[in-house]
Amino acid sequence: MASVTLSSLHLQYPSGAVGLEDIDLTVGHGEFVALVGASGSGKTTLLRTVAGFLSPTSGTVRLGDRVVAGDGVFVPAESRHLGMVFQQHAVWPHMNVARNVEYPLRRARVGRAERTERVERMLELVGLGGYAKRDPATLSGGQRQRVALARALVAEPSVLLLDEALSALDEPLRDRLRLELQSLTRSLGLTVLHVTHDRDEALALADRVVVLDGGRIQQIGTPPELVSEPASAAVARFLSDATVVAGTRTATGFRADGFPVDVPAALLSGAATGDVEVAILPEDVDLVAPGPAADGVAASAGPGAESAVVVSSLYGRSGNDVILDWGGLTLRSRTADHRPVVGERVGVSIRRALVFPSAGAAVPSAAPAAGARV
Ligand SMILES: Nc1ncnc2c1ncn2[C@@H]1O[C@H](COP(=O)(O)OP(=O)(O)OP(=O)(O)O)[C@@H](O)[C@H]1O
Repeated sequence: MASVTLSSLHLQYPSGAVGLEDIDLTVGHGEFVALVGASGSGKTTLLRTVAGFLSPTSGTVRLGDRVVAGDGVFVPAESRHLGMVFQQHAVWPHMNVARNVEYPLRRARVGRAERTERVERMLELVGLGGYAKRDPATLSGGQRQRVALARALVAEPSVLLLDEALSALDEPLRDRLRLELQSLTRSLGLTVLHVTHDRDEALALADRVVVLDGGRIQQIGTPPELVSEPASAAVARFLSDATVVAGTRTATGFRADGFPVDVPAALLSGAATGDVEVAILPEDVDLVAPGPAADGVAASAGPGAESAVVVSSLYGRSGNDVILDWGGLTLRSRTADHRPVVGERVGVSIRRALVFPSAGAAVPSAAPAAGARV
């Protein structure tokens, strides 16, 4: 079984910097898991620990049933039988395409006839049939990444590690390679760990997404779970550009600290009370005609503050991306119907706000109420 299991994994760099803390994660056989998080959150450290380039300070890494790191064991990278693709510099410029792809087979002392046959098959698979003799310098960026992918897969690894493997490519090539990567890894039954800084790519490709912050796992879930039931305000902000605002929740609703923002109780989702923070997803912010708020609609309080000013307004296929100054609070809205212009005054109507204990308090054990799904 080509599963990857990380148990109580810690990694501290010699400088004292914490790379990973208390990581428990199982990537199932044939599962595609994406790792996302802000810069410095530990994505690369986690991938390199699985690869065998870094040794954990404590905890274990298992591939299938085999411990490859921890418990006094350390299996070096070349003996872990993993495929790896990095962002760039992955293809050796002094070797032609076939020599690049066959390199792992040469190392494994596979005979010439079998090497040739497997390299040809692999090049066909990644859409580079007929490119065997080409100099990598004559290939496009996307073709070079396919060579790197073919080389990662030629030795038939059961686990594929991708570190920003598509990030250096331009759209729409990147989009096409995403689709190809998904069908290829599915058809080969590969277990994949994919590090990306691109949230949309992670949500589009992965069976499950892991959100890291400060070396810790903040949340693991399917893409719809993460989008509709973020475990914290920070996850909602990172994945969905939610506006996060701190304040107090009482029986009647939420009142923000320092901003003239009230949200009635009926529109709040989540159990936390007292000092809380709310996350307002852009999809839950509607723009309406400016004026006093209607009943049951959240609005900023105070004279003259019912409306917000449009700070930026960008067209987007799945809705316009509008940033508002709402009584001093920067609020994001995604709205399909009306695209306001910068400087315009608009009314704000919030359909839902997710409530979490304030940052620093314990992470909620339960997801927001079932009715909170977007
Ligand atoms: N070689 C190193 N020596 C000391 N600290 C390191 C080293 N590599 C990474 N770190 C630290 O470990 C933490 C995690 O870094 P890591 O590179 O894993 O993050 P990342 O999520 O991959 O970031 P990015 O998206 O910028 O690549 C950071 O605080 C980083 O500064």
